Amino acid sequence: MNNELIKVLLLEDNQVDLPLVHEMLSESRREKFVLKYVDRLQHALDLLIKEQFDVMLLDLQLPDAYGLSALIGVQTLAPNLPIVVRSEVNDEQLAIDAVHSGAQDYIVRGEESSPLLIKALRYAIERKRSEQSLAYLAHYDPLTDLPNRELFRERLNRAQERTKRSGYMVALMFLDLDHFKDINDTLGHDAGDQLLKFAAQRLKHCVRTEDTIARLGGDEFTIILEQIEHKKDAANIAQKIVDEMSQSFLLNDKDVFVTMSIGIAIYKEGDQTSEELIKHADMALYAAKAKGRSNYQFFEAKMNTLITQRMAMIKNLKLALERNEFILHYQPQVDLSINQLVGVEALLRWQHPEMGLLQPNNFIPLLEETGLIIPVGEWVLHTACQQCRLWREAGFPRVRISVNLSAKQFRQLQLANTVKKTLDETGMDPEHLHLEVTESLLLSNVAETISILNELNDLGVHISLDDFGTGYSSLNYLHRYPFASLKIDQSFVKSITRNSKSAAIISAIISLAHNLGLKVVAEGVEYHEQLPALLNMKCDEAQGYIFGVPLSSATCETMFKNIFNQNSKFYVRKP
Ligand SMILES: Nc1nc2c(ncn2[C@@H]2O[C@@H]3COP(=O)(O)O[C@H]4[C@@H](O)[C@H](n5cnc6c(=O)[nH]c(N)nc65)O[C@@H]4COP(=O)(O)O[C@H]3[C@H]2O)c(=O)[nH]1
Repeated sequence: MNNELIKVLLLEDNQVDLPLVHEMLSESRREKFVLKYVDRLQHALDLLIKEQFDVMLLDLQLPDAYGLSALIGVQTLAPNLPIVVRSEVNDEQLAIDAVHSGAQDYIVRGEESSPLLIKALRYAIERKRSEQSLAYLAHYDPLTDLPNRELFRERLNRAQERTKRSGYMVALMFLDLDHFKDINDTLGHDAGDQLLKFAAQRLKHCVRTEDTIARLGGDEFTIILEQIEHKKDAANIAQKIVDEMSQSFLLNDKDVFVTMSIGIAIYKEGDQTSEELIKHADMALYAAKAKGRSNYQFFEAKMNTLITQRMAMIKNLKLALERNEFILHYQPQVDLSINQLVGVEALLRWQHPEMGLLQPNNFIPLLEETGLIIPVGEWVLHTACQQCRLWREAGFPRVRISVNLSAKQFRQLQLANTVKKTLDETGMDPEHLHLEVTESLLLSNVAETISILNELNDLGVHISLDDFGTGYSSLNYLHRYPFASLKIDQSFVKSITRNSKSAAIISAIISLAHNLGLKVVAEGVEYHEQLPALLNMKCDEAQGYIFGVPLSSATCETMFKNIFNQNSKFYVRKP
């Protein structure tokens, strides 16, 4: 602040200019008003309302009632304005009054204090600003400038109070960006922050200025809608938000699509405490997520059961590893040119004690959320490697194994060490291990990603880019990463015979990948007609129900025996 111009409102009780004070303030923009004349004081106060001053200097030659009435006037109109009082006389009472009235500093003798006065002015401003920023931080979220949890709670209590007088209802919304974590993981935290700011702006466009939008942390927002007459009013606003959020956001020069889920709880005078209201809105949000996201749900009493089930699911997941409830299924992968089995992909299943065999989409998101994906992922890697080695030892020479690594697993500390340790412990040849990573990894921390991939590559394992086509990456950058193959996502493969555009895209991906020295695997091949098209395009390998669904290790072994013992080619179901 040293060289910054400060705008001082100078109020004096003397018509004679004090050269000292003016000299001191010559660097500053200032307004001067002589306090002796009441109409001028009024003018000064009017100006205070219109203009923003940094500080007021009350320069009193003789402290008297005028001085104090000026102080009180200024305090009333601009309670946040720092005030410095300077007087020619050493008047204890004035000092006390001034301090009680909120003046920040009191300079007793003007003549002695040119630098001191400037210092006092600056100090007063500094102190006020830091007080204000502390007050700001206590109540606002600095990233989005929205009220924080503290202020949200205050406003919610006040809104509930007001319903007593108004008879209206309050709608409390809990909002959360769907898959926000993925944006952070893939585009980086700066893009994540940017997204939160954009989202806050969009929310502001959807509600009235008197409604409160708050950010509780992460991607959790709340909205307090007051003066709600019908539930429908809240529903309309929620729909507007869902629509508004589903428009693309420009992040890192890319159009990124995110959606928002909303839970709503309605408060009618005295029917719930604020804790209950918050809990209900949160449960409704959970229900909206469970309904497939990008929608809103009102709280209903039965939601309690849903939440309880989720908690139970997490509790059970935590125990599942030690209870040996996870199992791997294996899906064949086939070399298309020779129509022979070349490997299997290990796919995780959970044998739930009550719910039976669960597919990964039912529990992998929970594993990710709770961080359990790290130990479970290690178990998958260990089990898959051990199984592959056993199969090879049993005389099934063409078996290699693919294992999925999620973004969280990929970024865990010492991933390469963990893989190395597993290879050593299981006696698995790294050549026979394929690690599948998704292309979303390529969007953030490029240097770190390349370094982790290189460490894995140096171990001798084969790295495959999974679900290609669903993310945002471009083939142009693939040469920077040590991939050995890429898997074209099943959504493209599905429409290969029905949609000429998909066929053209797949064909282009295959030839570009070949130019980069990468093998291509087509995922989700279900129909006979897809095979000639893929062969024509020189796709190297394929995986899908046409060759076999994921099978238990025992069934897989029977299949291997049939194929390898008869030295037959891989069996493809006839149409
Ligand atoms: N409609 C159709 N689907 C087919 C066909 N062929 C294979 N699929 C399914 O497609 C998924 C392929 O695995 P993914 O893309 O790696 O997608 C996997 C993978 O992202 C994740 N996942 C599975 N196991 C693991 C694991 O051990 N670790 C991690 N991190 N993720 C896993 O869960 C996803 C889903 O796994 P699954 O439910 O087993 O679903 C498997 C498989 O059953 C087909 O012809 N048609």
